[in-house]
Amino acid sequence: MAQLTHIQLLNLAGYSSGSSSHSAIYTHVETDSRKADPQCVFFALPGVATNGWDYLDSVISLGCKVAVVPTGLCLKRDDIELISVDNPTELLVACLHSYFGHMPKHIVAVTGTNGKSSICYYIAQLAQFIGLNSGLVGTFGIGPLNDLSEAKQTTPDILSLHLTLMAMAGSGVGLVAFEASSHALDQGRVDGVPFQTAVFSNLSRDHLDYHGDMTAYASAKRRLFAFKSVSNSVFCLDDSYAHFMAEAAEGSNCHYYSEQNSRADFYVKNLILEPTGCRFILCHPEGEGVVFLPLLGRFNVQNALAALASMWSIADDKSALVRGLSALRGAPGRMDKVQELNAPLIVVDFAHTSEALKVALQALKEHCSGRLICVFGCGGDRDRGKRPLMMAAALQNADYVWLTSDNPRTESIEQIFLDALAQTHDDELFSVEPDRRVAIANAILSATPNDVVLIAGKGHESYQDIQGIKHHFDDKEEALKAVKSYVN
Ligand SMILES: CC(=O)N[C@H]1[C@@H](OP(=O)(O)OP(=O)(O)OC[C@H]2O[C@@H](n3ccc(=O)[nH]c3=O)[C@H](O)[C@@H]2O)O[C@H](CO)[C@@H](O)[C@@H]1O[C@H](C)C(=O)N[C@@H](C)C(=O)N[C@H](CCC(=O)O)C(=O)O
Repeated sequence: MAQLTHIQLLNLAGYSSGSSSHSAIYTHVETDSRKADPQCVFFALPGVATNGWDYLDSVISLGCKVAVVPTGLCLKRDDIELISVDNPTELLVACLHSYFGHMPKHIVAVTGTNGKSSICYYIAQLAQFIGLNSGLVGTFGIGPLNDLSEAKQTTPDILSLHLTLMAMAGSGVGLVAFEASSHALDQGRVDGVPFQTAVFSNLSRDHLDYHGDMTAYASAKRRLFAFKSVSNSVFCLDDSYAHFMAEAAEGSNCHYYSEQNSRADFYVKNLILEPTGCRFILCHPEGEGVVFLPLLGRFNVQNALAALASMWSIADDKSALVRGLSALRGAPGRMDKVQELNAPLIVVDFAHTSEALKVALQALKEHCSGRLICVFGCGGDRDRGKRPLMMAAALQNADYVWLTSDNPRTESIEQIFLDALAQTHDDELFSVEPDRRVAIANAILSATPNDVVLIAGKGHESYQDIQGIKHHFDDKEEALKAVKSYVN
């Protein structure tokens, strides 16, 4: 079992062993006072709302005997030994790395406003394709790719994160695709993680409540490329912040990807958006070739290029990597295809804002040779102002709309419909059907094989919340039932 002696702790902290005769042995480290016990070293880390050292009394009451605190604070206590260091986070990471486990061989971090989760999901799949056991840390889950646990945050706190990475390494995961949020980068939650590869997708307005302005937001993301461990950096040349990010990547091997810019190392030519995916000529540093990417949406071409570029220097067999693109699966509930021959293309997506609906519909329009039909609803007990905007986005970007229920929660569906329809005109092409099951069936049965049906809002959610009761409901399941009647 992993353990740390008091002397080892003092040595890592830069104190000579002789300064203490303590012979204690610690079995773990802790940053949350509520989990402290006599066998742990408590690390008092700085926070946003509060700081770890505000909880020393509770740590002491739980029997903890030693705490690492930042220097310069007046924290005298008789009942606990305080070890002062300039940077407790650095010492925490040093203890973890030296005595509690090892990290996966490859950690690929992805940052950017959009696309992080999908890019990570594709990286993890490409890794499997070239024989590397892979894992994920991000919104799609945490853990080995075939055994993901639900993620509470995009990027967890520094201790959970290190323990998770070590557990993955211990269970044979060789590559982890890692979503690095701007909050986590700003707060040092990822400090000490030995990322070898860093990827930047794009930057647009988001999280300004936290960062204040775009410069601060961009600078938080840029921190990733300044990590000393990063030896490969990947940037989307189509984004105007790419060069700002690249400035921080001095000394690292930089690769660029682009949907069509031939100055990039990875780009595509002759892109054709087909009913079930994207076909193009892929240009990469070792040549070019035709690729069919079985994913929907032009933006997924960019996401797949990002994943490919990030894996390029890791993979020995580049052609296997390129072949892997044709085997990529989309993330559950995101542009998720419900496939059946001789039926319309049906897509389940979690778009639940007017902007997301617009993006999803515009992406699907390019794959559609017939009519584009949209089924969606607006959630109850949430922002009422977005309801007419969602309806407008659906009407503007689809050829026909089925307005139905989402999660009405405790609100009446009639009220939700009234809000959604407030600015709708009679001559617009839509139907209103409160029963989501019926709306999905009707939309599919009324479609021709050339049409595309988007079922939006719930993604891979498996319930519908009506009056506080969660009833089993799965858009994909319902779509498949309707498709069966369609085909028969
Ligand atoms: C505003 C913000 O980002 N807060 C984050 C921050 O919280 P904080 O600094 O306030 O932490 P705190 O809870 O006061 O604790 C400070 C220190 O005291 C310790 N503590 C705290 C309480 C206690 O009783 N005892 C105790 O010892 C804590 O363990 C910690 O070491 O540090 C915590 C630990 O890392 C984070 O979990 C927490 O994220 C909150 C919950 C959150 O949800 N943040 C959002 C904004 C966020 O991070 N989102 C991004 C995704 C963004 C995207 O959509 O792309 C994410 O990565 O999930």
